[in-house]
Amino acid sequence: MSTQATAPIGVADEENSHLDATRSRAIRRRSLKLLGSLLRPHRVDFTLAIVLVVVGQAARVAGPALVALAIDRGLPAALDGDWGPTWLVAGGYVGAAIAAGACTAAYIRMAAKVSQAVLLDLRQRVFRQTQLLSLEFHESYTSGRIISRQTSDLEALRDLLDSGITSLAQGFLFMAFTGVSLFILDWRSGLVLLVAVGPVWAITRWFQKRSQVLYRISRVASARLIVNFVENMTGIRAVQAFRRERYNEQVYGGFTEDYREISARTMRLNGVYDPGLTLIGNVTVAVALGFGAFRVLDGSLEVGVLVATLLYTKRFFQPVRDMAMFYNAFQSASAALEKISGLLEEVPSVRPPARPVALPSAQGHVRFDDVTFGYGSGRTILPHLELDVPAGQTVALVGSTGAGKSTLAKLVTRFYDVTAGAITLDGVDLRDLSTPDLRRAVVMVTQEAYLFSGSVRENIALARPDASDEEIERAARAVGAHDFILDLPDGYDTDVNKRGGRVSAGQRQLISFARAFLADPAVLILDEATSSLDIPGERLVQRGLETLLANRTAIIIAHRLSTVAIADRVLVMADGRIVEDGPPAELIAGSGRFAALHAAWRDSLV
Ligand SMILES: Nc1ncnc2c1ncn2[C@@H]1O[C@H](COP(=O)(O)OP(=O)(O)OP(=O)(O)O)[C@@H](O)[C@H]1O
Repeated sequence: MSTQATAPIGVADEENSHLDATRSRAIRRRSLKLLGSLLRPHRVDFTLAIVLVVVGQAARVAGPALVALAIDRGLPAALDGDWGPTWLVAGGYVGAAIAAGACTAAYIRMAAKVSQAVLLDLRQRVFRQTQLLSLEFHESYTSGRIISRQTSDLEALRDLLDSGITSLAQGFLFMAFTGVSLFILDWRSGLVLLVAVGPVWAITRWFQKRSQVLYRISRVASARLIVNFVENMTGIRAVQAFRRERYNEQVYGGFTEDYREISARTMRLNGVYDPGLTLIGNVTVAVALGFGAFRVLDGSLEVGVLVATLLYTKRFFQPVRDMAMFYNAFQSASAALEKISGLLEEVPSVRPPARPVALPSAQGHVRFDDVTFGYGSGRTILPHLELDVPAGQTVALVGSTGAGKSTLAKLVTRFYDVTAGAITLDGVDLRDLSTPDLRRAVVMVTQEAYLFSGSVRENIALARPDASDEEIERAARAVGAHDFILDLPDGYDTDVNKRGGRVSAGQRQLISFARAFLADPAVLILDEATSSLDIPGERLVQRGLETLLANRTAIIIAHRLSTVAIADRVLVMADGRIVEDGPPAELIAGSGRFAALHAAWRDSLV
C-alpha cells in the first residue's frame, strides 16, 4: 500500500476528495484501463451494439420525413388516381418503424449481454482479489468497505451500463439525427429550433447542478440509514439489554426524516424542470407553427414539410431529461470504478516465493531468528526476538493484553512477514515455503471459531474437502465432539445457521478443533477463547484440546489455567519480549511474573 507517486495508489486515496491533478489523472487512467480490460473481450459485440443503435435511431428519425413525403408527393398523386407513391411511402414508414424496433430490441439485448458479462467479470475479480489480499490489508480495510465495493459500487456500474449508456447513446443520436433532418427539410425551422436550444441548455445545466448535489446528499442519507439500521440489528442484544429502543427509534426517525426531506426536494426539482422543458418545447412548436403557417400561405413551404418540421421540433427535446439524469449515473459509476480499480490495484503484502523450497511433510521445529516486527511502518512490536520451539512441544504464551502474543502467532502462520530476521520451519524460512506447503504445515485456530453456513460435516471438512465421512467422524470423536453432534437435529448434516442447529460457544470450539484435527498440521497455533465457558463446557473443551495437541508442535495463547497446565513450556511476554521461559511447574515455584499471575488465577477460582 505504498503512497509514492510512481507506485500503485491502491485504496490509499479512496476517501480523499481533494486530490492533486497528477494523482487524480493517475486514478482516472487506472479506471479507464480497467474499463478497457473489461470491454476488450466483448469488442465485437460492443461494436455491433454501436452499429445497431446508430441504424435504429436513424430509422426512428425517418418517420416525420416520410410523413412529409406522403402529404406533399403521395397525396397529390393519389388525387390524380396514382396510389403508387402513397403505397411506397407507407411501406417505407412501416419498414422504418420495423427496422427501428428490431434494431432497438437487438441493441438492448446486445448491451445487456455485454454489461452482464462485464459485471460478472468484475464481481469475480473483486472477490478473487479480496481473497488474495493479505490479512494486513483486511485489518485496515474494513469489511463494510469491501461490501460496498461488491454491492453499491457494482450496482452503480450496473445502472450506468444497463440504462445510462443506452439512454445517452440513443438520446444523443436521436437529437443529432432529428436536428440534421430538420435542417435538411427546412433550414429556417432548424434555426427556430436552434434558438430554443439555448434556454433548454440553461435549464438543464441548472437542473443538473442541483440534482447532482441532491443526488449526493441522498446517497449519503440512504447510506446513513442503512448503516444505522444494520448497526442496531447487529447489536440488538445490547440495544434490548440497555433499553435503547426509544432512543434508537428517535435517531433512526431523524435519519428517515432527512431522507424523506431530500427525496421531496428532488421531486420538487423535477417539478420545476419537467414542466419547464415541456413549456420550452411547446413554445418552440408554437413559434415554428406560426412561422411555417405564414410561409405555407405565401407558398414558400409545403404543408407536408410543415407537419414534419413540427413533429421534429416536438420530438427533439424528448431525450433531454433522460440525458440529464445520465450525468448522475455517470458520476456515481465513475466514482465506483475508481474505488474498485484501487482495490484491484492492491498487491498482497505477503507473497509466495518465486522458487519455493519443498517441505512435503514438516516435523514442526519452529525458530525465531533475531526477529523484529512492526505493523506496516508503525512502531516495533517485537524487538529482536529469539525463540526455539522443538518439534512436538506445546508452548503456552501468556502475558498482559497488548504484549504481542497474537502478533507472534500471526507471524508463525505468515499472515505477516517479519520486518527483520527470519522465522524458520524445520530450518526453512517461511518466506521460501509454497503456500500449500505452509498452509498444510501450520494451522491457526482463532478465538472466534468461525462456522460457515452449511452442515457440521462441511464445516469440519473445511481444511480437507476430500475427507471421507469416516475421517470426519474420527476427527470429531478424537476431540470429543461426536456425541453432541449426534444430538443435533440432523446429526452431522445439521445446518449450523438454521434454527435448532445453533451450537453453543464451547461446541463451536470443538467443531473447530475437529477441523484442525482433520487438517493434521505439524504446527498448531491456537488463540484460546477468552469467553468463560461453564464448567462442563470447559472440561469438554479441555479434553478435546489435549487430544488435538498430542504429537504436534503447538503454540497456544492461553487464557485458562488448565491450558497452561498441559503445556510443556510457558513463555511470559511483556512489551514484545519474552521475559520468562520454562516449564509451568518451575515458573510457578519461582517468584517471577508467572508465579504471581498463577496465584491470582488460582485465587479467582476459589
Ligand atoms: N493490525 C494491527 N495494526 C497495528 N497495530 C497492531 C495490530 N494488531 C495489534 N497491534 C498492536 O500490537 C501490539 C500487540 O498486540 P497483540 O494483539 O499482539 O497483543 P496480545 O498480547 O495478543 O494482546 P491480547 O491478549 O489483548 O490479545 C498492541 O500494542 C497492538 O495495539
